[in-house]
Amino acid sequence: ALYSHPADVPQTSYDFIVVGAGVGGGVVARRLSEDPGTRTLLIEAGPSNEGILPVEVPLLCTSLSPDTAYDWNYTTTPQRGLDDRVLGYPRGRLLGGSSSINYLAWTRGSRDDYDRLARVSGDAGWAWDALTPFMKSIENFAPGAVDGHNISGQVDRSLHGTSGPLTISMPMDLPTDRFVIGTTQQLKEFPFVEDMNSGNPIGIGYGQNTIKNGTRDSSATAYILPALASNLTLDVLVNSQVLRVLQTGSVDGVPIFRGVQFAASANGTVFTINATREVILSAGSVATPQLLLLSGIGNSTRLKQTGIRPIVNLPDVGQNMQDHPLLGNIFNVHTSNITTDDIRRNNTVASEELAQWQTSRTGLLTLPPSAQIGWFRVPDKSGIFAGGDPSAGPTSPHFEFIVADGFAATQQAFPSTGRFFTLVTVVVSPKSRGAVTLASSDPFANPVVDPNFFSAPVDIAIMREAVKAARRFVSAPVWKGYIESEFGPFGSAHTDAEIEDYVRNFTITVFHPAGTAAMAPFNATHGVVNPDLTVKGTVGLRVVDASIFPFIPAAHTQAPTYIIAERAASLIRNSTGTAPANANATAPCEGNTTAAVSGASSLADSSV
Ligand SMILES: Cc1cc2nc3c(=O)[nH]c(=O)nc-3n(C[C@H](O)[C@H](O)[C@H](O)COP(=O)(O)OP(=O)(O)OC[C@H]3O[C@@H](n4cnc5c(N)ncnc54)[C@H](O)[C@@H]3O)c2cc1C
Repeated sequence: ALYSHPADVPQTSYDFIVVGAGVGGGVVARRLSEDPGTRTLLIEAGPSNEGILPVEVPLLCTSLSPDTAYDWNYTTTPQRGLDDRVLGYPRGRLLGGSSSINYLAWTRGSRDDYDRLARVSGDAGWAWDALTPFMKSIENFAPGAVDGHNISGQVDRSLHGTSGPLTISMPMDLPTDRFVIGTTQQLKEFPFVEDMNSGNPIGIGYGQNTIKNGTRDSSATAYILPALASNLTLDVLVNSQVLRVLQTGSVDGVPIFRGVQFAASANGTVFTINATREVILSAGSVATPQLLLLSGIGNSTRLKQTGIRPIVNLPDVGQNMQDHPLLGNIFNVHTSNITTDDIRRNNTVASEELAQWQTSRTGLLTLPPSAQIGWFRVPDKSGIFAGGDPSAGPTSPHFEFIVADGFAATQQAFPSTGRFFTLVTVVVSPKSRGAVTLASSDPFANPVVDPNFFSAPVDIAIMREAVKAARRFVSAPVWKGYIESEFGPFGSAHTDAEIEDYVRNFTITVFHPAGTAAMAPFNATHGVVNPDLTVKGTVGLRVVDASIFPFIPAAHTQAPTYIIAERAASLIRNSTGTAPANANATAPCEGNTTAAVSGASSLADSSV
């Protein structure tokens, strides 16, 4: 059942306690609950996702953060690489986690991203081919687009699953589609990619999105709520923040962490509950390292300085933070078509669109923020990779284009007149590394979040090349008569120095923190989790969320997190003997030993 106060939880212990009902936690809790006889408790700090209109309406996603009731409302430290600006740093705080507030793009990443994960972790089970069954087990690929247009040639449906919990669909046609696709026919530099989820995303093509019948699909709507409706082994507790995990004993001197402390608020009663098998941390890339540190797992010296008794010395907890920097390059356009600008500006248009969405789940509000996405590499001959190429390999892009039919830049005021087109550029294989650290031992105090954008010079060089590529993209003849001019500061940035200045002044985050509890081989002294996602130096504790990636995938991070979570669930079910012989299980399972891969290397030497 779904409970909304800690005192209502009906049992004093569960087999599994999962902390955080986002992507990682939603998937794992659902899959574990498919085993009859296994009791799982999923604890979420935020409220239920149900009945919140902007959570349901795809295009309203941009109103869900920053600074709302469904956001943790973190901010970053002043970012030196961004001229000391402080950024809002949204993370979902409700059932479904960030998948309930995100921008819905479904991108798996490249073959090389996963093959590198297998290489650096020493576990061949993380390679692209080995993960393909898990990728498909997630997806219920919709047979048609939201507006019913013919999607043949826009996606390769044979690459996708059609009976998983999460619906993936193609968006409605837009007038700008013909310019984007026309460019791929006119400029060789920007090839068309039929399906960016094939393992080789290089090129530009139609976006795929977590939208079901014109409505957001998330780990809450696809995994958690259906599990609650259909089986008796899952309990979900919302409005309850986990404060720390607790040591409950030790085996051969190794501490066991099977206790969980939680409360409804900073002044509320503190409750404790134990797992008989495992505690699984899925609080996301900011809160998971925060919880590990609060629990005495981290850099012992720094923990003592913060007033926390160290239990496991794991210096990499919270380190190795990676994110994708994003920049909205805006163009003034000449069009009589309604764009998303009209919905933002004109209440009549907005009301009409909302009425259409409410009656038929159609219209512009079914759109994700982006219709097409492009993934590109900076040529080797550019000379920017003298210090090493940070990408995972030739199928991994260095930068991304996000095509937005309207004004898509939060760092500039939205003009009261005019229509716009935005070609967002994103560095997707960054070399910069930041950190999440504790500000205090108070679990209700936000941690210190420092993505450290552009601390590696190659990242700003990639963004500079991406901005130049954006200009070349709209120079294709097909755009003539549509693009009128470059808008605002973008239009004045021409020399390399001017572009760099513009980049530092206007770049923000694309909301993809990863890597703060990074996976490393079983015998490695670096890293935070083992290849089976157990926390090093502990018993009974795992991490399943975006923090486990040693390298951020060159992709929007929800699909990669769903993918690792599906395999994690399989590893957990096997390691505890609860799977796989039951009729309810719809996910693939594998043996309980992780497969070794030769030549496993450290984080430092595996980037090239
Ligand atoms: C605004 C925004 C837009 C995005 N757009 C996209 C996109 O278009 N496509 C894409 O692929 N990705 C996108 N992402 C990223 C994607 O949503 C995340 O990568 C993904 O959700 C990560 O999953 P996770 O399990 O690591 O964490 P989350 O999904 O963030 O889940 C963590 C959960 O843990 C809960 N929690 C945290 N601390 C505690 C605690 N102490 N006690 C109890 N519960 C706790 C949180 O409330 C949350 O529910 C976006 C993210 C944001 C914020």
